[in-house]
Amino acid sequence: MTSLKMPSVLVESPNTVYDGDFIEANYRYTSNRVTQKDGIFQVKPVEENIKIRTGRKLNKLGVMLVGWGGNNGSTLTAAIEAHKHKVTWNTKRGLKKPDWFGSLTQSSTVNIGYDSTDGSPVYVPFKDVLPTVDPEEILVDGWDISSADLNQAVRRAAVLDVNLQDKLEPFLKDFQPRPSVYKEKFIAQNQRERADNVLPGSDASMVDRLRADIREMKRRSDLVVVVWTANTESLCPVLQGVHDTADNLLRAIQEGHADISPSVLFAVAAILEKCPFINGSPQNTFVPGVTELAAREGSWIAGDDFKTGQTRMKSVLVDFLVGCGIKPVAIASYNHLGNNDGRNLHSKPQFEAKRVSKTNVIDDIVVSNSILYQPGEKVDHTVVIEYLPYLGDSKRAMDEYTSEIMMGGLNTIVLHNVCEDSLLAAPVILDLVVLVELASRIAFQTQHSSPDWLPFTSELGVLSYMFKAPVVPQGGNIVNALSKQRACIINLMRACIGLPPEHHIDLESKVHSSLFRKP
Ligand SMILES: NC(=O)c1ccc[n+]([C@@H]2O[C@H](COP(=O)([O-])OP(=O)(O)OC[C@H]3O[C@@H](n4cnc5c(N)ncnc54)[C@H](O)[C@@H]3O)[C@@H](O)[C@H]2O)c1
Ligand SMILES: O=P([O-])([O-])O[C@H]1[C@@H](O)[C@H](O)[C@@H](O)[C@H](O)[C@@H]1O
Repeated sequence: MTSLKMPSVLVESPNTVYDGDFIEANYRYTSNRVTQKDGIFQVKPVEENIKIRTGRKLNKLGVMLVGWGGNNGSTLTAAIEAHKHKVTWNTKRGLKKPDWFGSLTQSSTVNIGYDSTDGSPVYVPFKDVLPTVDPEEILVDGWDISSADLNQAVRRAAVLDVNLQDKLEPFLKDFQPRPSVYKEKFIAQNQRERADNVLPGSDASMVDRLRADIREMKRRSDLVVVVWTANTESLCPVLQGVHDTADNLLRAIQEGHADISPSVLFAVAAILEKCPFINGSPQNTFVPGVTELAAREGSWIAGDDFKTGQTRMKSVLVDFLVGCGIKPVAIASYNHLGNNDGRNLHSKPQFEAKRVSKTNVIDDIVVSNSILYQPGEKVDHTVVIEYLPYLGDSKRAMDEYTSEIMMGGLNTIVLHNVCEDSLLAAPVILDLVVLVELASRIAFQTQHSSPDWLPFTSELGVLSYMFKAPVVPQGGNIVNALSKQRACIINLMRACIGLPPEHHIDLESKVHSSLFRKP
């Protein structure tokens, strides 16, 4: 653990105590219980006084990337090293220095109130609301079925400016991905030529090897987070007696059952080592046996499929339209790109996993408005991804949103987005590991749980913002709208320091009263 830092945001309230190793907040959690009777919604506000405790000492964070040598893995590693070594590089647009644009934790701000002298809103960096890990302090390691070192991987990815690649070479060339699990059945055949760094042996022996790798990393860090950023796998069949319970899954691994995917083996290894496991791809790694194992071992899991570009925009735009009372009826989303991810997704079974996670992202938004949509009504929605090698990592996303507006009118919005896929994904991966580390230091005490402190559930639904298909505990509500997902994280962080949720009412600017008058 690192030493204590003075908080950048210090709340002066009897409900917020900075006590040695912890920030402890007394918090009034409010909600409403609704019953429908005879066409009337009866709403009963409920509240509970809870305590929230946040550890102030940061963990030395180790991140192990599965697919380290891929475009995402190598770009993230390069960005961390560029920050660590304060690398600058020349481009046709002038001298550049490292930044984390696109990262919620590093490049966004949070309103914490109004200035006591002139009443203007005060924003602080997101990362300063609570103590969070500095990306420069993160240790990166990982596995890849390709033996390329990280210098070669960055050059192969061709995402970063070549001058930056040259400057980073001394810092990257000694990063060597560990051999990994390769099963042809799960990723596209077109990946075969890349697989020159694979583990031999049975599933059980490979899990032992992965656990040994993780333990080695644990010796260098306090908390190891394992992130799947390897190729999208095909969806695995969920078989009774194999994937359905934790015990059956562990037995199936011992017996070498053919339908256990590499990502499941990694998830099991991480869970057994009590390390958080993040699934950045769309396949169903979190079969019931994995989620049960995580709950049993008290390990955290989060997923599925990083929400970075076209889908992130969709979870804003559809929420915006439906929130305005406009009815999206047909959405066509095309994508073409030429990176190795696109090459893998060119294969049907892998694309199918991606199609599902990219399509379901509007479901909860549609269901939320019974004026616009009848029960069970769907939006016509198509998702297409094409592989165009020449374009490399430069992703092109084209979307057409057709909506019904007043009195039989139609409103069509067309979007065209061009950007490097991995420069959108790398900051999202950074946010995930920073927030998982923060989540590991937060615990709750309710009147019912006292004196025990309860951690988050093993499915970290609080990280939904970063995923196309958020995994939540069974029976939990899935939220896809980006604004709600962001509000959830920010209001939770505010709660940790004893501040109420951000309500944006700002009565001071709306009511003429001495009570609300600006100071
Ligand atoms: N870039 C984005 O915006 C984005 C968004 C959402 C999800 N994703 C997902 O993230 C993943 C990675 O994307 P990428 O662009 O880095 O892809 P990539 O193909 O460049 O990298 C994947 C890496 O994983 C390696 N790999 C494959 N199977 C492996 C295994 N079993 N063990 C270890 N390594 C293995 C490959 O050799 C490759 O180096 C993909 O599944 C993609 O769908 C990407
Ligand atoms: O976040 P998003 O842009 O919807 O989704 C993108 C990623 O999921 C992906 O791996 C990629 O290769 C795509 O083509 C797609 O566009």
